Amino acid sequence: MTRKFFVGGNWKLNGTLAANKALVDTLNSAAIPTDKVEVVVAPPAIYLESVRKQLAPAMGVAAQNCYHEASGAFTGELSPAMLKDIGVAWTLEGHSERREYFGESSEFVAKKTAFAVQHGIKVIACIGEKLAEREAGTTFDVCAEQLAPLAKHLTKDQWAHVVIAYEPVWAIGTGKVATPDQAQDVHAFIRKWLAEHVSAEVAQATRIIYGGSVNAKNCADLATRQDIDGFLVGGASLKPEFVNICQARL
Ligand SMILES: O=C(CO)COP(=O)(O)O
Repeated sequence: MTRKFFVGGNWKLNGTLAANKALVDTLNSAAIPTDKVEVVVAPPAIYLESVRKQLAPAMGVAAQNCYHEASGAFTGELSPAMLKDIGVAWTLEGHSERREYFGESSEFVAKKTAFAVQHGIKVIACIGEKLAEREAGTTFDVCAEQLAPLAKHLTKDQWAHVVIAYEPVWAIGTGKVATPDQAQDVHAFIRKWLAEHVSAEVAQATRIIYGGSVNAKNCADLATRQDIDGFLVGGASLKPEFVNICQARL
């Protein structure tokens, strides 16, 4: 079974109506074979609807965060039903910036992931170690700790709607991309972890994508590795070179 290559663009807290339109026009007019690569962009919440309306239907749109309640007194939050209402099929959960600046725990991330999937929204669930953790040799332990609540909250079938993004925190926005060997090692570990804690089928089918300083120059090498099924791109997703990254494995 082959896993469809997946490239996500996380726009973070960036964009204007005009800049978004220029970026979407670039994507719409680019030669991106969406039968071979799944492309999903994640604009800030306020722009989700306009980007969804402008982007070619073959490409997806993701929220950057989505809560684990359907409605009610939860100021500042979005629900899966609201995303569905405007035609948005995806959300990110557990990005390291949300873990770091907004105190999100792995348990909370897993609850939100399961709730989104239960309500028909697919999830890019993000994990990854900090520099000190890598230097202490605990990368695999940290990833396993972040994965464990996901395995607890998701049924085996629900994993079909989840993409795992491995994003080492030391590589995010630093220009210090993981080497293909470093990324492949962790991706292989994640796949083995899924085989041992979920099922062999889920391990085989789940896309594990890499994020952290991916750009048009370094993406091709990373894309050759067997357990790297795509990318989650920050800075470069705001530039025309995002198109080249989408074409990394054609
Ligand atoms: O955090 C990221 C994507 O979610 C990666 O960001 P950069 O590509 O800017 O390093």
